[in-house]
Amino acid sequence: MKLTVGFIGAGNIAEAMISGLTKVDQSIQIRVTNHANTERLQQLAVRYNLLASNLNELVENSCVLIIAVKPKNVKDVLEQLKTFDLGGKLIISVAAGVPLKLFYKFLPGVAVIRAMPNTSTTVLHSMTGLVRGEDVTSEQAEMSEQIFSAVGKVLWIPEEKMNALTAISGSGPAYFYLFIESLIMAGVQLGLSEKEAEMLVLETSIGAGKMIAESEKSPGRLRKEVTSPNGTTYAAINIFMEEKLAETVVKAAKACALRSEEMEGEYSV
Ligand SMILES: NC(=O)C1=CN([C@@H]2O[C@H](COP(=O)(O)OP(=O)(O)OC[C@H]3O[C@@H](n4cnc5c(N)ncnc54)[C@H](OP(=O)(O)O)[C@@H]3O)[C@@H](O)[C@H]2O)C=CC1
Ligand SMILES: O=C(O)[C@@H]1CCC=N1
Repeated sequence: MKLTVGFIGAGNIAEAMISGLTKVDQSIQIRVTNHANTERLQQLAVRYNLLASNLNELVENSCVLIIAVKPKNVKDVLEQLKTFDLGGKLIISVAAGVPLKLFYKFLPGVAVIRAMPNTSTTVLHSMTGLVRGEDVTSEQAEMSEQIFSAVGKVLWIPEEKMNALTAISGSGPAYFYLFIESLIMAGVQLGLSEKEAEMLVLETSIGAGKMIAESEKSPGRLRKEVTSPNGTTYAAINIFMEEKLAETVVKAAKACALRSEEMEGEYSV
């Protein structure tokens, strides 16, 4: 049976998922709708050869509905979905900080999965956390795994771990990008051109990522192999230690998890 997926919301994460999915599985039929920006819908439709839809047409023709709107807009979408017969359909929400209980409140008995992918779905390297709602069948759970494992790796977790997962892998790509931006800035301050600094930093990040992925060694061991005693790397690492980089990273991730928890409070009713 052909997998039919409808994206409600056509922003960053919807496009990241669509661009990944259309790279690997041409057989999935994807529809997309948004709130008001028809130009954006047409752009996506042309770019990925999709069907730009209205909500009615999308719901009727999709077995999986992916809610990809900002958390504050989820209730509006659920209000609208209340008017449809959703029997047999699977809802997947990627909205950060929106708990399953909000879905049950608006759509009692609905099959819903809470997902937290990241934008690396685009390059098929997302790390996606999935929380299975009460009324999800095994077939629907497999279907969601099929969708997200096509664009990266999947980890099933209980809902209590969703805030932690969001703080690590959902928001995580932005932390790495910030580090990369900072290293490019450092290169320029050291006398490299912007273009040179960018090339050096980007290739170094790709290389380090591949080492992490492909070598058997831990990140700590790989770091030690670069760091000669009293050498150049050592001078830099000492500054990171003195400036408490590890503590800063932990503090930032905790702030992210806390915000996700606060949002769960805001969006649970
Ligand atoms: N960006 C990321 O890295 C990640 C985001 N998420 C989650 O994904 C969700 C979307 O984030 P992101 O893609 O960045 O946000 P964007 O602002 O880029 O996109 C939001 C989309 O929602 C649409 N929208 C708003 N209200 C409605 C509505 N009532 N009906 C239909 N569509 C509507 C907007 O349409 P219009 O433009 O017409 O207003 C827009 O297309 C958030 O809940 C976020 O927490 C999860 C993981 C990662
Ligand atoms: O910043 C946010 O709220 C969303 C959720 C995870 C990544 N971006």
